[in-house]
Amino acid sequence: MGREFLDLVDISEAHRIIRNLFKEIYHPPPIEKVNLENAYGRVLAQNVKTPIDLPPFNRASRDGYALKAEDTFHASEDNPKTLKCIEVIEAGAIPQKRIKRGCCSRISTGAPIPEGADAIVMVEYAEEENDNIIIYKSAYPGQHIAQRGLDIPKNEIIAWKNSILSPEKIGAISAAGISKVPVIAKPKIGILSTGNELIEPSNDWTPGKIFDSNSHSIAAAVKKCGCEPKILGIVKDDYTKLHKAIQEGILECDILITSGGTSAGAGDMLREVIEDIGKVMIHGISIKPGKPTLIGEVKGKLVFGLPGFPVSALIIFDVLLRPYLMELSGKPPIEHRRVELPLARRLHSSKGRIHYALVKVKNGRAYPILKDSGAITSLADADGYIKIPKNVEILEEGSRVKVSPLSPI
Ligand SMILES: Nc1nc2c(c(=O)[nH]1)N[C@H]1C(S)=C(S)[C@@H](COP(=O)(O)OP(=O)(O)OC[C@H]3O[C@@H](n4cnc5c(N)ncnc54)[C@H](O)[C@@H]3O)O[C@H]1N2
Ligand code: MOO
Repeated sequence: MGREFLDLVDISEAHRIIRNLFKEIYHPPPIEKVNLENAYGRVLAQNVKTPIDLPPFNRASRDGYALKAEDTFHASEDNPKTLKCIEVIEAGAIPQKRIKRGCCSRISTGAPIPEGADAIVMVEYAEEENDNIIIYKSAYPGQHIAQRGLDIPKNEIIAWKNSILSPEKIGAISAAGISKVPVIAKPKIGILSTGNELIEPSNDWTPGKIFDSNSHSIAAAVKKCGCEPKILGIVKDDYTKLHKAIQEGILECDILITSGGTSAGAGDMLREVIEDIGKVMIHGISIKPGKPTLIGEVKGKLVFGLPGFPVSALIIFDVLLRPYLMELSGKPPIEHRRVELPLARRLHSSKGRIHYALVKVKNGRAYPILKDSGAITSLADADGYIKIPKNVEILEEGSRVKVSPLSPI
């Protein structure tokens, strides 16, 4: 006789157990340092302060002439002022000469302002005549000079803990001379597919076999959560092989996700293996799909046994794993993106279980997708799913439903 799921827990209890397990096992999240070229999209684990003033010195923000503003007062096309050019200062150079009354230095954008100068007149408003510079426009003190620390002074925070490293933040951090940043380490998620019928996707189909789609769909979903997937391959429905694969997988990963073998079939032995090497916390949840989902602990790490049906596996991932994986990797939650729409067709549900039904959104209405959990194309077609409470058997056409986007980007 196959095993029956005697201890179905409801979804809120499952969430409570999972939330507590994540808190116990994976808190606080480990931190690692990454080079700036690998920092994009990562979550900052600590505030980053600038060790220097930005800009680090008073610098020219225009190509022109560094001078004393008072030497240009009342200058105009009709009343030009003539100054003596004493130096040419390129970006990256150190000015050698001090600006005195009646003098100026030619300066490039980004070059340090020489001592004694308090303004820049742009080249457009001046003319060179041998060593003399004719100035046609009056300048005010501070004109076209970016003062040291004006952008941000030394020791101020330039990027905040828990923020996602965007191109702009990476720009500010590198401007401060910082080459490595502390980020939340990406949780490593092992992925195992179980089943004698499974083969790797390729051009060679063998009768009776199925291409393993769960490994790849789950790996992509894991990436979207900011975690690092590690596909561990296909394991046969064989106690010894599954035992070995789980033992090895759990060693090199923070969390292990399996698919298949959760149900009551002859080859379904996930529960037996987990019971022997760890502890089964949940086996059976009153939801559809995903009733035979198994959650266990092995060597202080979590094992999620998703049902084999591709639709069930991904929906359960989205409902039960995604929120916690995102929290673990520091990604901001995305629950609020649900949209309320009218249902385009009447929909029957299964009484006694919360039902997650796939829908396609067209012309502002939610169309139920009426394929079974084995039909992977129903997922590829779906825009999201709706959650039907366990005491509801029929949802009439036109009822307002909340569509959760499936694994949104
Ligand atoms: N007698 C019963 N049979 C079943 C029950 C039940 O309560 N009593 N529950 C059904 C439900 S609901 C589900 S969900 C499935 C879950 O079963 P398993 O987790 O044991 O999954 P498998 O039997 O191994 O596979 C189910 C189905 O999915 C295909 N599959 C599996 N892995 C992959 C993969 N990596 N890529 C693509 N497709 C995969 C597999 O070939 C099967 O067709 O059990 C029901 N049965
Ligand atoms: O629980 Mo199964 O996942 O209904 O298809």
